[in-house]
This record gives sequence, C-alpha cells and structure tokens, in this order.
Amino acid sequence: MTVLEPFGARLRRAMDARGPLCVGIDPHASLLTEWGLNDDVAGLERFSRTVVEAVADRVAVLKPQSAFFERFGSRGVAVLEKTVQEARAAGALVVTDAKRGDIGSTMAGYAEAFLHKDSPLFSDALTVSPYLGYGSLSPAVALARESGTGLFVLALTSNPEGGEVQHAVRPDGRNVGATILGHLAAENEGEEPMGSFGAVVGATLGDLSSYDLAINGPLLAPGVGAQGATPADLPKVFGAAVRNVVPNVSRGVLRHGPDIRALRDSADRFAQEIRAALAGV
Ligand SMILES: O=c1ccn([C@@H]2O[C@H](COP(=O)(O)O)[C@@H](O)[C@H]2O)c(=O)[nH]1
Repeated sequence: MTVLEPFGARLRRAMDARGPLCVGIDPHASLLTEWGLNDDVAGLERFSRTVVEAVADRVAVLKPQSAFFERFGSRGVAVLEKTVQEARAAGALVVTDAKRGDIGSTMAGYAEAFLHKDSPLFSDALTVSPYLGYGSLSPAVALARESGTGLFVLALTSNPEGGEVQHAVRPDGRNVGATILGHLAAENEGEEPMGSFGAVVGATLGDLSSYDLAINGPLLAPGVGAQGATPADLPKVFGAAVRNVVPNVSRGVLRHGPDIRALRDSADRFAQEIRAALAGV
C-alpha cells in the first residue's frame, strides 16, 4: 500500500498554509432547490463539483456529508467517490463525514471502505462514532496508522441532544465525552507536529474549560454558521486548544451558491474572521 505522511502532519501543514477552515459539502435538498438545481443525481453532481471548484484550492479541508450522497443510492455514492477524488486532486484534504461505528470486525470493513488507499472512497480522514465502545474502533485506528490517514471521533457533538450520552458520568467520575478525549490523547502521545486522531467537539458548546482538550490532535468543530456559533466564539470555547481547532462551516458558505465567486468570497470571509479571532491567542 502507498503510505502517506501521517494525516496529523499533513493537516498541520495545510492549516499553516491555508488557515484551519473546513468547508462542508452538504447537498441538502433545500440547497439544491435554492441553487436552481433538481433534487436528483445530476443536481447533486453539479452542486458538489461547484463547491470543489470554488474552494478546494484555498481551504485546508473539505468535508462531504455522506448522508446527502447516500440518499440517492449507488449513483449518489458514485458522486461522493468523484467528489472526494476531485477535491483531493485539487489540493484539499478530505474528511468524509460518515460517522461510522460498529463492532470491531465490521468496523474493519468501514475502515477499508474509506481509509484503504485502493478504495474509491479513499479519504484523508473519516468521522467515526465510539458509542459501541472506543475499543471497537481499533481496526480503523490500525488502518489509519498504516495508510497515513486519520479519524475524527465523536466526543462532544454540536447538537443539543448529544449531552444525554456524552455528559453521562461513569463510575470513575469522568463523563463519556472526557473519556473519549482521554483515549485520543493516548493515541496521539508523542506525535509531532500533532497526531492523526482527532475529536469532534462542537463550536456551539460554550465554555469547555472543564474538559482536557489537549489531545495533541485536531479538534473538528462543527457548528459555525447555521448552528449559531461564530468565529469569535472559538477562543472562548476552546481556550488554549484553539490552535488545533478545524472549524467547519457548511450551510453558512453553501447558501451563497451557486455563484462560484460568491462561494469563494464567503469562504474567504469566514477564513479571515477565524484568522482575526485566533490572532494573538
Ligand atoms: O457534532 C457534530 C458532528 C457533525 N456535524 C456535521 O457538520 C455539518 C454542519 O453543517 P452546518 O450546515 O454548518 O450546520 C453537518 O454535515 C453535520 O452533520 C455537526 O453539525 N455536528
């Protein structure tokens, strides 16, 4: 297998060169309509191509949301394959947001689908769910190490419903979200410039100073834009860990399409606001 430089190192370089913004490719039915496209596979393809063309050469990360491709069945997944490949070829790192998680033996199949170099869906990183137990992710961790890819593990999600699971307190007094962060810190120990095993931590969550976010890995932070968080919130939410934050904006950028320049300008504005918020931190 061709082995890439570890994802954490590639991501750090991209963040240094382009800033940390991640733009989501979320072809909601409502956005296809707003863009004057049909809610069908041709519309899906046009939408995704347009986003890639607009921003893949200027943002560090693109995050296609698999759900909106899977909704069209195998032809939608074929568009996801092309989107991932074209975005990578255009210079962005691709985190496929599929939130996979299952018993270990099945998890190995999901890992192969997204993290094996020969897979048509090969991505730089994959979002995964640890709620079958962090250990169930081991096959994905192993393949990511082997292939130079990464994982973003759901720890403290941006949605208000997440707390009933993630804030649940374990017998050792730590809550579930903190436990996941602890596993990731162990995974990334000693890695430079940072490890490849990131956490998903919502930008919407307010002050997170009670959590140890120093996992020596990236923190994918959805919630900026449509969910109400702003770039200015990032230092308040993430404190010293903000240097490792990859803020995701999907609808906040996408609503400016289909005009390519307008999409670009919107991504540039978010990037600039993030730069300003992080200056001096
Ligand atoms: O905790 C989470 C984890 C993932 N997401 C995903 O991020 C984008 C957010 O889209 P916006 O349009 O910017 O709200 C979407 O794909 C979610 O599935 C999240 O929001 N929160």
